Amino acid sequence: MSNFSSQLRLSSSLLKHLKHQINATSSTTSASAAAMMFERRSFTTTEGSRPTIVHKRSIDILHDPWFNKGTAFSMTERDRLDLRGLLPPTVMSSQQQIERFMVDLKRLEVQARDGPSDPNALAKWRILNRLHDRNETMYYKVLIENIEEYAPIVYTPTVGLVCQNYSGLFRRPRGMYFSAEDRGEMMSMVYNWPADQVDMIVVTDGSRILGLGDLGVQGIGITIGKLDLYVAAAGINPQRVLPVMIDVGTNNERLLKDPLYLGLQEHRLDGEEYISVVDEFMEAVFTRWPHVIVQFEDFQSKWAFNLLQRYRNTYRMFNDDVQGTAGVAIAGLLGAVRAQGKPMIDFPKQKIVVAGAGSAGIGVVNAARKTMARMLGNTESAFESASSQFWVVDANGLITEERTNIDPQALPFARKAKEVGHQGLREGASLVEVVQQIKPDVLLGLSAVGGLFSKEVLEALKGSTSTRPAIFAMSNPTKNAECTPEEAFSVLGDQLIFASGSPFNDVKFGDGVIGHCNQGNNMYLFPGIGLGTLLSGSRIISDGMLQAAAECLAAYMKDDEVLKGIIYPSISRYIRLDLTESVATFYLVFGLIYY
Ligand SMILES: NC(=O)C1=CN([C@@H]2O[C@H](COP(=O)(O)OP(=O)(O)OC[C@H]3O[C@@H](n4cnc5c(N)ncnc54)[C@H](O)[C@@H]3O)[C@@H](O)[C@H]2O)C=CC1
Ligand SMILES: CC(=O)C(=O)O
Ligand SMILES: [Mg+2]
Repeated sequence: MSNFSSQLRLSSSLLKHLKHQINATSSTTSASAAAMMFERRSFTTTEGSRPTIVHKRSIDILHDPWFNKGTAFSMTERDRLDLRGLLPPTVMSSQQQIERFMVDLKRLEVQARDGPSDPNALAKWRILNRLHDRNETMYYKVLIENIEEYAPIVYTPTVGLVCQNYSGLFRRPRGMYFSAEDRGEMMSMVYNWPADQVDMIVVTDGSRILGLGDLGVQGIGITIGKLDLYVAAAGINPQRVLPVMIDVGTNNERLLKDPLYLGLQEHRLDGEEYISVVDEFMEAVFTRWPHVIVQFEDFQSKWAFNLLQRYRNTYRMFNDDVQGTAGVAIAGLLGAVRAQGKPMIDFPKQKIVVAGAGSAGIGVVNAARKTMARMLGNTESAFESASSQFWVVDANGLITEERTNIDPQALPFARKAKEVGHQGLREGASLVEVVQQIKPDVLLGLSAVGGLFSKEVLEALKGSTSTRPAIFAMSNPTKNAECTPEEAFSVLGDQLIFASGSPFNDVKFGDGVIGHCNQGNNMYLFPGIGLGTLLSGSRIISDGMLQAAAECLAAYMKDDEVLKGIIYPSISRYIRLDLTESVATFYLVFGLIYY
């Protein structure tokens, strides 16, 4: 790139920035600037025919069925009409658009059958999505009033299916797309978004969507679903939320070959190139909206940890999978202690086997170990003692210090070979061996492997030394759950404590005895974390704040509920603002003390 052209790009960014400043600071100037924009005519061509005169700009064009060409707007048109970033990066011909539409239409019945428990899940999503596009107020009212029925549609599990099929389902764009091809342009593009105020951004790079792997640009669906819950549970103004997709390519070979894929059809950027794209995005959004909160969602583990460390002391951001999941898991783990009739302070005595050492699993072990250490007095020996309560198993079995090429994030949780030798275990021991030998109080899955807690593993857990063993099958969506509640309760009986990441029905034993299926999902924390940060005005989001939010969620459950095995609030209580408000308030107080 020559100096001259990068200077040109820089000055175009600066001009946009200045234009915005002028609009924001002077209403008279703003009115005349708007008038100038209105007078300046642009032309958009409809293939082969005469030019069309468009007075509108930006998102107004996309919402106007007369002018909207969707993904068929060329890059020149996108630049001229302030559309850059408002559409997925791939430019399609109108014929390709029709093909995409027809493939989707024909696939409807097959896709609907993929729905985990509700055969009409995808059809419901389409109807809700159309309402979302037409009338946001009504959409959120419908969602809030029917949250039990529709949270599983706009969120896990159906949102997973939606992301898998997003290129077909895509109709009207929602949110912003920053692609590797927008390098140098992001500071300018960010002003294409129509809202002057944005409180919450949820951003993904699509590299690990739920437990479904790399879905590339189609991952935008999860950011929309998460923000729906911000509006429903935390009352965030829907005009002030922004779903974002950073498209740096995909390593999903199926998508790379799919002619109808909407994202960049090239392998993912990596290393410094990747970081520079995310850096540019962060700089751009915090320049336009200095008080925005950015939630990182479903980034593959290496980038989840790396970007969290890179930004957490500079920007108002957090990683939901690492930090939100950890808080929800701690609340559930404390609930499981209480369900045994013990005080929470007994938590450091729990033996916990964790299957999965990715962003979520390591996030949980890290935070749970800190919680235990704090309860034990926060000394070095307290930390040592807390460390000895966890056994982490990944795709290669039990992680010990003997592991070659150990992932740096997992290293602090690797067990000493000699120590596990005394326990009858070794490097790479299988999950079933670990459960048999350790007889844990808790078996927690964040592996994305459906059915990992096989009959053999569940049988092994019968040897648990706990009066009420607990299973957290937290992987999403439904088919990735490590086991179902039926499988777990049928082997372990009604005293089992059970939680899953996606919703399942309770299990009925007869005689009115119920095996409760709790939903252990970070959705119980992230809206409160966002709201608390917004209200406190905190500059960053600290571990202490997240810890306070987790403890608040744990304390929210009453003793009689916990003794019945109900360790998380039901989804119907979710939207009663008292939950999110109490998480946020606790957090707010903590935030104010902290700063
Ligand atoms: N319930 C909730 O709130 C949340 C659930 N999740 C779910 O957790 C899952 C994992 O997410 P990440 O940690 O980000 O993924 P990841 O891909 O970074 O990590 C997966 C981990 O599982 C391990 N694994 C794979 N096969 C295994 C096996 N056979 N036995 C034991 N471990 C195995 C891998 O080695 C890796 O360490 C996903 O399904 C995601 O949906 C993630 C965040 C929140
Ligand atoms: C719930 C969530 O954040 C996940 O499964 O990735
Ligand atoms: Mg996630």
